[in-house]
Amino acid sequence: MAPIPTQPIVVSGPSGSGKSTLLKRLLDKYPDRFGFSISHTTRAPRGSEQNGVEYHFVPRSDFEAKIAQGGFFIEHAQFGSNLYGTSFGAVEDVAKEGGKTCILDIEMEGVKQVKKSHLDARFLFLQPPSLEVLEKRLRGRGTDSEDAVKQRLQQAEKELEFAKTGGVHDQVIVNDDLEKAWAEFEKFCVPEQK
Ligand SMILES: Nc1ncnc2c1ncn2[C@@H]1O[C@H](COP(=O)(O)OP(=O)(O)OP(=O)(O)O)[C@@H](O)[C@H]1O
Repeated sequence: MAPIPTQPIVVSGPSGSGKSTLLKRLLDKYPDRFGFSISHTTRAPRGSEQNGVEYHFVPRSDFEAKIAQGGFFIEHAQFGSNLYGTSFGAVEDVAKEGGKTCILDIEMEGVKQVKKSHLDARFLFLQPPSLEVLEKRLRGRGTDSEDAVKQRLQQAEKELEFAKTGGVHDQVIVNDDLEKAWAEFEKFCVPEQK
């Protein structure tokens, strides 16, 4: 049997486009084949979180030194008052230790940074059928405040515009009918799947 390709897969798309829904299905069906990298963060561990399990917890000075050094992070961003980043090493660990394909579930700015890096990844964009449908789904999910929904919709417009740039994504999947989107998603992630 041919070896499983372990080229990382970058999944992006506006909030509410269905990334979590499809990724959960993928991980449930192929638990030994895909994995997520462990990110670095400057935020403090919560509850039972352990260093090297949920995150690599590092002091801000270390994080900033790694950015300055260059070649350590594939992408990094600030959320609230904390820094978060994906390192090359963390992605390699998924392939090395688990023999798995690493999935990066990241937002637009992260995608731009990965594109500039030397990571040889495949890029998949999940697109909602329309902004109106996206709004309904975000409200239907019931996890976001009115302000958060508005912010997400504004950000979605930017993401959709960026996704139109030629050559950014290897595939764009419109998540209209979930079963149809899943079939396309599975085919992209598991190319030998008939
Ligand atoms: N094809 C679909 N048809 C109808 N509803 C859908 C479809 N795909 C996803 N949904 C629903 O839309 C909502 C948003 O999906 P989901 O939470 O997976 O988005 P997301 O891209 O992971 O968002 P975030 O980036 O905020 O985590 C969920 O309530 C989900 O059940």
